[in-house]
Amino acid sequence: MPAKGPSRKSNLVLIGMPGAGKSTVGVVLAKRLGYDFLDTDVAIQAREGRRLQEIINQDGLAALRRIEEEVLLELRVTRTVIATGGSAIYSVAAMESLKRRGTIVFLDVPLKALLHRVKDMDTRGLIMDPGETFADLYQKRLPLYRRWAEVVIAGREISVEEMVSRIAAPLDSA
Ligand SMILES: Nc1ncnc2c1ncn2[C@@H]1O[C@H](COP(=O)(O)OP(=O)(O)OP(=O)(O)O)[C@@H](O)[C@H]1O
Ligand SMILES: O=C(O)C1=C[C@@H](O)[C@@H](O)[C@H](O)C1
Ligand SMILES: [Mg+2]
Repeated sequence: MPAKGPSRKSNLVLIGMPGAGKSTVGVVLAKRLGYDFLDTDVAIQAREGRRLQEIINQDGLAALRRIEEEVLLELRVTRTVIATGGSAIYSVAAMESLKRRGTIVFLDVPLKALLHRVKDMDTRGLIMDPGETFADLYQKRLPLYRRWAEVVIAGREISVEEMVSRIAAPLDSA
């Protein structure tokens, strides 16, 4: 976990499947740590002036992946909790840049819990191939999240507050 005070790795970068809690846990974590908060999905929508699903519907999956990679590569924040999109791990360049600038924290939530949480798959802006199920996405991505994770928070049935505490605890003693 990063040392206290601004440093090249003074950010916390949350990765994980859609529904893992990156946005929800991220904003609470930022407040708990006195950090700024950035949700890259929101940044993409603000930059493009349209929702993620509209980008996919109008320009396709590759367009959203390209835009997401550009947004992630442009980040120059410090002391910020960065909630990435579930598809961030598809860009090696973006993940290498994020890893230079922050500690990568994987919110490892089991598929069953994710399925209970994600009820808007058709409008959430998921980067899924035609015919791909959410379970297929989970199996495909799990090795990628694990590859980039520097910290893994197992999130079976723990609350937002407990996830925040488990991420923040090592920082308190740093
Ligand atoms: N620890 C938790 N326990 C129960 N529900 C949770 C928990 N964390 C998040 N949720 C709920 O799960 C849903 C998805 O959370 P959130 O939007 O933060 O996911 P995400 O990882 O940001 O997804 P995406 O990659 O699609 O942006 C929300 O309804 C949120 O309230
Ligand atoms: O996991 C995904 O493929 C995504 C989930 C969306 O919520 C966004 O985070 C993004 O558009 C892609
Ligand atoms: Mg999110």
